[in-house]
Amino acid sequence: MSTEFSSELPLLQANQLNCERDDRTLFADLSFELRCGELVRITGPNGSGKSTLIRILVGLSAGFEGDVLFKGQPMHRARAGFYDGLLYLGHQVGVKASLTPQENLSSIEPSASQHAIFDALQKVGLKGFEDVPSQSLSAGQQRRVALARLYLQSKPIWILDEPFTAIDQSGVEQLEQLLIDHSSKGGLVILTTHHQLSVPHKEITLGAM
Ligand SMILES: Nc1ncnc2c1ncn2[C@@H]1O[C@H](COP(=O)(O)OP(=O)(O)OP(=O)(O)O)[C@@H](O)[C@H]1O
Repeated sequence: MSTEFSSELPLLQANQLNCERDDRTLFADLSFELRCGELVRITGPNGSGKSTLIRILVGLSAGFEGDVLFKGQPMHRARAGFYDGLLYLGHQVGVKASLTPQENLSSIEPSASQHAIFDALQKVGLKGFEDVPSQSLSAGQQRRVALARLYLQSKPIWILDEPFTAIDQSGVEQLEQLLIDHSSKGGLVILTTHHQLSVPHKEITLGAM
């Protein structure tokens, strides 16, 4: 893990975020500080704004008031450094149906070796499915293709929107362990999930307003 991310400064800060969609307040005056080594679950009922908050943090949504800071700098000045350290997995699996798992990962992670890709696919339980068109994989297997990226990159900040969707019990346990390992090595993990984590973590709770 990069020593650049080991200071006591918060890695990510949200200051007084206000967000409305369709004249409905999703969250107001929402502030938090997230540091290296934390595992953070954003929780709340359906429609409370979890994915919206994630999209704001990763810079995919501009529809909000307030500030997001990276290492104490306003995001608009720090975005390049933030993206350099970010692995973001969105709500959709982002797997191209016509490509095989191996081809999908090669296109998303062009610097990864074929050996590393096969190794990552094996780790997520897709040994033997490397060359199968992804459209013929199950929903859980497609999610696993996306999750294989966690084994391919050494980015310190993981932001994951519903990573447990369609994953079976053994996959859930493996992913929880991976998240714990990453944060214990100094990484910051932020995720949304309706799954109750069985490992120690911090929570940001959104509610119906
Ligand atoms: N671009 C948009 N335009 C209008 N409304 C939006 C937009 N994006 C989200 N919303 C609304 O904002 C609310 C919050 O959506 P969001 O996807 O953030 O919720 P969530 O907490 O992630 O929900 P879930 O648990 O169901 O995944 C929803 O009512 C949704 O319809």
